[in-house]
Amino acid sequence: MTLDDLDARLALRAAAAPEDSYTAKLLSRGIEKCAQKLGEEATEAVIAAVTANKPELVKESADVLYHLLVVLRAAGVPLADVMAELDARTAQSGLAEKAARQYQPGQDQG
Ligand SMILES: N=c1c2ncn([C@@H]3O[C@H](COP(=O)(O)OP(=O)(O)OP(=O)(O)O)[C@@H](O)[C@H]3O)c2ncn1[C@@H]1O[C@H](COP(=O)(O)O)[C@@H](O)[C@H]1O
Repeated sequence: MTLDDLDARLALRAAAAPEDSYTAKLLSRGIEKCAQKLGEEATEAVIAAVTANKPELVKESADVLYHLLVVLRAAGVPLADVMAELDARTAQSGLAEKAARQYQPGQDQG
């Protein structure tokens, strides 16, 4: 299973009736609800990580990825755009990118 596979599955399920699909139900409740669920699952993943609960971290990470795809769909942002952004970042290390960002005038540092 890749993220593309899951995203394609969600595209199909989004068209189902909300009574038949959790994805369709979530999308029908709007982006705020989708984003709230993503936040909840992210927090649960953080808790699993800091408590060194590996089995739980696997499950919560799956929830985070699923709910992130739902949020992207609710926002009308293609997964391909996110992958292209990640792709562009491979040109330099994260540390080099951060350093370049810090020295741009007028931008927040951090
Ligand atoms: N990967 C997932 C996936 N991960 C998590 N979840 C659901 O996310 C929900 C999160 O749990 P919660 O207890 O917070 O849900 P809840 O109690 O209903 O939350 P509220 O909406 O009431 O706040 C659960 O109902 C999980 O089933 C998922 N639901 C679907 N998928 C994938 O999406 C596909 C399509 O699913 P449907 O849209 O349901 O057909 C499935 O075949 C899976 O591949």
